[in-house]
Amino acid sequence: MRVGLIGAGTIGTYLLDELSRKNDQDIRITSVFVRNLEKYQHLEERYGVQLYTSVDEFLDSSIDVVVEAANVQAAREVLPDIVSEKETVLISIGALAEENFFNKITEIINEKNHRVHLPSGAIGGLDLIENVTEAGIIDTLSLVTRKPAHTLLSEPTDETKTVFEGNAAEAIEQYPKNINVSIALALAGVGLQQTKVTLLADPNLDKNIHSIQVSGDFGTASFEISNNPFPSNKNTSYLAAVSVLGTLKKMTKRINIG
Ligand SMILES: NC(=O)C1=CN([C@@H]2O[C@H](COP(=O)(O)OP(=O)(O)OC[C@H]3O[C@@H](n4cnc5c(N)ncnc54)[C@H](OP(=O)(O)O)[C@@H]3O)[C@@H](O)[C@H]2O)C=CC1
Ligand SMILES: O=C([O-])CC(=O)C(=O)O
Repeated sequence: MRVGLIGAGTIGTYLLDELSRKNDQDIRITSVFVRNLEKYQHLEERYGVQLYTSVDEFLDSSIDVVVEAANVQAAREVLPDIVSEKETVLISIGALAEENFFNKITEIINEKNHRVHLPSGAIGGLDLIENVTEAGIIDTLSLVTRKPAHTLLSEPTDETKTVFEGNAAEAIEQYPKNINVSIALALAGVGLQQTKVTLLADPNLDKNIHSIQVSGDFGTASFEISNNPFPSNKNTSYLAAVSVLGTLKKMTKRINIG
């Protein structure tokens, strides 16, 4: 499987490192779309990839799958063109928060018979949530996310502050870099308006902790994922990058779990 990567930051570099280190014959990153050629020139030699600044040329570069690892805004800009040509893995899931945009993407992939894969990102348990939603037996779904205060606040604080309380649609609008997980949850579950989100800035924390509560006729479930952030980017959990690799691996397997 030949992969085209959009964005070569924390997650993108993890994928480049992992896939080249393991010399994975099933999955190879061959093309990288960037907005600044000079900044990323070194990737060509280090990983044997070709860089592109034109979306059309990137899509023409004999890749099978595109992995988006840039940000919500970039994803909103390029996604219609990408999904109309390729199978796509999207980690900036917040790009799908806006209903009209979601419908537009759905229309394109239905027409083209393409798929969009949303990795579980910095959380887990989405299989359970999707199953009980499909079965019509989910009642409530909520997420409480705690992050190190300095990743959310510009001023230092001595005490934990609630920086956001509301639904998933409002959360991603206000914190597009921090709460993509809420949109993954909402899309798997009761939708963006009904998914309750609380975001806490904790000065004594060095992890990104996501606590999920779900209830319905099946019973209740709680998940707490205590994530180590990347040393180079405290906003992003290590697990988020691992989940993109996991999604790519699943695409090459014939036995799928969950
Ligand atoms: N679902 C989840 O659980 C999670 C989702 N995420 C999502 O993943 C994204 C990537 O995370 P991470 O790797 O840590 O972020 P980084 O900030 O480390 O890297 C982002 C990369 O995207 C590039 N980029 C930004 N805009 C564009 C553009 N318009 N065109 C091409 N490249 C662009 C940046 O390039 P440049 O150097 O030019 O700025 C940079 O290389 C996050 O922004 C977030 O949306 C992150 C964590 C968890
Ligand atoms: O990495 C994390 O813990 C979550 C995150 O940033 C996001 O959901 O956007």
